[in-house]
Amino acid sequence: MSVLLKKIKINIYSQFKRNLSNNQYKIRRALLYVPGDDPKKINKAYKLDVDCIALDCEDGVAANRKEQARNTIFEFLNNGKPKKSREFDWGVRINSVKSELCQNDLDVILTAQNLPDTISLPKVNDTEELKWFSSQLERFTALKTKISVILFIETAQGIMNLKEICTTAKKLSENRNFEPVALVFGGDDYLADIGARKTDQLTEVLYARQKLVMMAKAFQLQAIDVVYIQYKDLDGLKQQSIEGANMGYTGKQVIHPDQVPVVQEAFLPSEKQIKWAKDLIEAYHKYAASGKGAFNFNGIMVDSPTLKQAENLIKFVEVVGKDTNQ
Ligand SMILES: CC(=O)SCCNC(=O)CCNC(=O)[C@H](O)C(C)(C)COP(=O)(O)OP(=O)(O)OC[C@H]1O[C@@H](n2cnc3c(N)ncnc32)[C@H](O)[C@@H]1OP(=O)(O)O
Ligand SMILES: O=CC(=O)O
Ligand SMILES: [Mg+2]
Repeated sequence: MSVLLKKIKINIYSQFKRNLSNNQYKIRRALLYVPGDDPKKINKAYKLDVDCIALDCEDGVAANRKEQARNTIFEFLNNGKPKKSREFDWGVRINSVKSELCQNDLDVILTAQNLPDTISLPKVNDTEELKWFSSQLERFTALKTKISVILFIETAQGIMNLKEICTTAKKLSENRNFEPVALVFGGDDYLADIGARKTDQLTEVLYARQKLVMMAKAFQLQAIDVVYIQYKDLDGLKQQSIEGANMGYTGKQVIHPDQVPVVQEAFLPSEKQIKWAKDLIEAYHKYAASGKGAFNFNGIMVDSPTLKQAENLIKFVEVVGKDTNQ
């Protein structure tokens, strides 16, 4: 970690802690899918320096291997969360409510000796699905503390009903044993659902991609961006990751180990951006003390919204620094 980054950490740590909604906050820059029926890939994922792993029962697993995936994940859960040099999110992606596989998945996953940190619930269409899912969770007495849930929005219905879904998730979580922590934009399923044709610029999903990030922020949830399936093209991945970060996303779905460092790096602000933010915050407070709300900062007008943008950037650096020792 650079000297500059260390200084920032010390300066803003206490202020930042107060701003966190809870101490369970985890970074999820890269969310790596690992097919649940493939022990070799699971063991490989356990050795990677990755923020977030989703052992997959859903689309990464063939229809005739669902049971195999559940049972393999069950065994890995029973063996306990692997020790890594830093904290990471140990999750499972179950099948959607509509698939009719969801209940079987929960029956196996939530009766393991060790529960995952997070359940990913794909293809959430409406609040009825969420109510059904949360009532299912009530059956598992082993759920003594709230389990984190990542909601996947990847259909036209899901995008249309997004505000109600988030409102209901927050409301249900007041009395039920789960906590919504993030929204994922399932761009590939969404494309298929609306019958769009994929372009490199993703203009065909722009509205949904922006709506999801806006709604996530309105409900204090993390926003996790589309998957980049051309997994051998790391330059394209970097470009799309930076684009997502610029839109306000805090992470991205990944499918291959080579994608992990590229994505995790792309979601970190650069040293230049960190210095800009730090200098701006210092200048803002200096000018504010002398009675100026708006001022010239290296040729641009700065006032309160720019200050908030700089603070956002520093807060993000702080969380990453705390969780990854970077
Ligand atoms: C739209 C969605 O829902 S996306 C989520 C669903 N899809 C998925 O989960 C796909 C996950 N990814 C994969 O299955 C694979 O990466 C594929 C099929 C894309 C490519 O697989 P491979 O041809 O085996 O990749 P490759 O040979 O480059 O793999 C290199 C190494 O990484 C391992 N690996 C590949 N993908 C993963 C992964 N997702 N997690 C952990 N390890 C992996 C391979 O086992 C191999 O290990 P080894 O070197 O010890 O033998
Ligand atoms: O699940 C992810 C997607 O893009 O679909
Ligand atoms: Mg999907």
